[in-house]
Amino acid sequence: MINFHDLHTLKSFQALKTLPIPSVADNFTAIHVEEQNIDAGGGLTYNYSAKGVNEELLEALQALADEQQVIDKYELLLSGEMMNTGEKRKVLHHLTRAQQANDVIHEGTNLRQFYHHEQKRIAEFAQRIHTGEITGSTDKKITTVVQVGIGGSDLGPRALYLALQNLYLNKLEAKFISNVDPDDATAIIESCDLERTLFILVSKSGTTQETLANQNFVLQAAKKQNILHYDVMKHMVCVTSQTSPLAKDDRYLASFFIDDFIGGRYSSTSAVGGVILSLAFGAEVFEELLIGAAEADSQAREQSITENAALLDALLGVYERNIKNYAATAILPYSQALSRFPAHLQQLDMESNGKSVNRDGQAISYATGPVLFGEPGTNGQHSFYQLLHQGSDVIPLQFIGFTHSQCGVDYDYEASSSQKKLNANLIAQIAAFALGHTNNENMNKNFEGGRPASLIYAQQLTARALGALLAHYENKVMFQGFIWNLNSFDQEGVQLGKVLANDILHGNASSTVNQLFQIIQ
Ligand SMILES: O=P(O)(O)OC[C@H]1O[C@H](O)[C@H](O)[C@@H](O)[C@@H]1O
Repeated sequence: MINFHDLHTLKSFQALKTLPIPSVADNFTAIHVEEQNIDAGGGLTYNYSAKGVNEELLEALQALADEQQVIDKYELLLSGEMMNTGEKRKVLHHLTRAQQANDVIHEGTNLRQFYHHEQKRIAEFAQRIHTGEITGSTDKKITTVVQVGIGGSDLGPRALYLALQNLYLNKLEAKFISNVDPDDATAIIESCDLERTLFILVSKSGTTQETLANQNFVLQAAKKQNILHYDVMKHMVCVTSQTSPLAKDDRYLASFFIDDFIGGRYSSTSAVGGVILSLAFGAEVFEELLIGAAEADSQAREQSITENAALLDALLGVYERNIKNYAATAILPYSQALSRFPAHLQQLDMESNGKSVNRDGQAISYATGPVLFGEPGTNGQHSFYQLLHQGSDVIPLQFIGFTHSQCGVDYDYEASSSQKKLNANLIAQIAAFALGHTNNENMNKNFEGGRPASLIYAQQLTARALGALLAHYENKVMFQGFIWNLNSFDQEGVQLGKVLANDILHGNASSTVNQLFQIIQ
């Protein structure tokens, strides 16, 4: 029997509130750092030595995970139970990367096989583009691919492409159009040789205004170029759900499908990320990413919180949010390749857990998802770290780092290489945040310390490690949703603005709203 309870009703949560709060500096100085390592799958390790924890707290967090039946809920989700209560849907993104998992049958269709089948079709299609069997409409080989989509149909795939483009041979260069700002589409289209470009129109719903406007933008801009024998629809493939209006459009060169059980922000391992990544790097690189994600998913099934990185990360996040009242958290990858990863996690986390009602739609009285932001190190250090070190709010920090760079090119300067400097900075920051530095004479130079940080690290940012990193965060967000008793899989909060924008465009807005619109006309 699985129960769904609001956080404040749990005995284990009440017990957690009465515990003395352990010091970050005490944990950091008392332990052997490696004792607080957890295997996170895909060659990743999660280290929590710069978090304020002790044995007593870990026991209390374990009790919370057990009482809230977090792992049982994950198993329920994997089995195909309807966990998206708002939209009455299953939640099946794990199935896109778990070919050994149980079958989930929906209305006679084996969905595991369906996702696998689409993946195979994508691999075949990518191969035919790479070999030149499929060319553009003027018989030229395709060299560039442009994804047109927004939100989950852009952020994850874009972050993953940027993360891997240094390491793997780019079979095709990839670009992205997302914003409805005409300057976005114009700049990308003008940078492409249209005869050698393939567009991927990605919209799960097939109804997103920005994406349909951008598709039209591409069609119009291509027409304007007046290229002899050029047919833009022979340069366009579609990724959508089978029930969307786009699914019925047979003008596309090819169509690949997902379904309503894959949420946009969880869709990077489905056809939404699969088409562009397989075209850019080859299907085998995308497969490596899926393997890494599947490894992290299976680590996340461990009941013990000291063997389950995503679960401990989630619990520490809840502790920092609900007991220590920290309202934000920063994602700090010490890897330029992860430059757009914080932007992807912003959608993943804030769209999933930015909620004020529980999974049954009843108001809740406790804090939920934090504000997320981040930039790659060391750029962030020369920007917003001042506030992180000495600001009036404590912001828990999530560091990500790698032993080796991706390109392998490096030079010594003042007796150390750039990679070594990068990682020395990473570790220096963790220590500075944890330990602080006392200066009683000049209080502007005083660092209080006690600012908690975690570190996820691996040898190198490979496709496998990246897949595990992606899945780690997906699972962390899912676990936090379970602990807060939220539905982390719908996003009604984005609807109101869409409706109002349509009202404005159709002249149906109120007088004040219209006056405001006129200011910018
Ligand atoms: O893929 P689409 O259906 O076009 O949706 C694109 C995006 O738009 C919506 O407004 C949601 O906020 C996102 O969760 C979604 O990823």
